[in-house]
Amino acid sequence: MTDGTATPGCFITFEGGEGVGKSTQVRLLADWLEGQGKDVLVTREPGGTPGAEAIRALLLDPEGTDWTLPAEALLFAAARADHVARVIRPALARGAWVICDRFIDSTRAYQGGEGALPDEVILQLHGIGSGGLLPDLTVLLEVSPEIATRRLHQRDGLASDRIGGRDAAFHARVARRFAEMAEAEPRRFSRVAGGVEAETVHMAVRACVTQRLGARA
Ligand SMILES: Nc1ncnc2c1ncn2[C@@H]1O[C@H](COP(=O)(O)OP(=O)(O)O)[C@@H](O)[C@H]1O
Ligand SMILES: Cc1cn([C@H]2C[C@H](O)[C@@H](COP(=O)(O)OP(=O)(O)O)O2)c(=O)[nH]c1=O
Repeated sequence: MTDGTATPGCFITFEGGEGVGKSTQVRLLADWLEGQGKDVLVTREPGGTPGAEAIRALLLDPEGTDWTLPAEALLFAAARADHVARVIRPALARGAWVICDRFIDSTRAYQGGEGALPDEVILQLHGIGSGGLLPDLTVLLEVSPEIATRRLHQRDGLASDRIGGRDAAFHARVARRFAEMAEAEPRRFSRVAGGVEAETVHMAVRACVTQRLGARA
């Protein structure tokens, strides 16, 4: 991890819009690493602790409160602070491979960017809440909006959560924001095309892990 605190573990996050295949690839990568005898912890955001799961319900319930943007960003940061302190840091300290489905870059993409909160503000909140913890590797999965919509339809029917249900322009802006972040931080991000068969995507993810975290993988 990269917040100045060296630990023996490895921290990998998966990012991207809804339906790009993050949860599927998290599972495939965890299975592969566990097959090599590694201590692997799989987790997700918002969530990962009872407190953070309670905040997840507050944020995503389609019938829930329509939070203001700063309130929404603070709630994501609060959930993350609990998750980092109680689950992620202890696992990294014992030398585990932590694989997290969404992390700080989701806040930067969904609550930040043009017309939303400045990136510096979101990173400041992350500094206060989670000591600025950043992953060793962030895999950004990218698919066309058409493929993502088709997959979400197959997975969820017509249901969507309070943020997933926002309009196509919002999701296009989120995808652009992820791409910009990956371009700005090429040492941490790997962009992987997710529009092909899951096993083919997995082989590309494995190649990133081996290339980036080589000695440890
Ligand atoms: N590469 C793929 N090709 C076809 N379908 C996929 C692929 N990856 C995931 N899916 C399916 O698409 C849906 C969304 O995938 P999921 O992993 O839940 O995405 P995310 O976590 O990014 O929302 C699921 O029903 C999943 O089984
Ligand atoms: C972690 C995080 C998620 N989100 C949003 C993205 C998703 O719409 C929702 C999480 O839902 P989730 O079910 O995890 O996403 P997916 O459909 O990709 O599997 O919360 C933010 O807006 N900011 C954040 O910091």
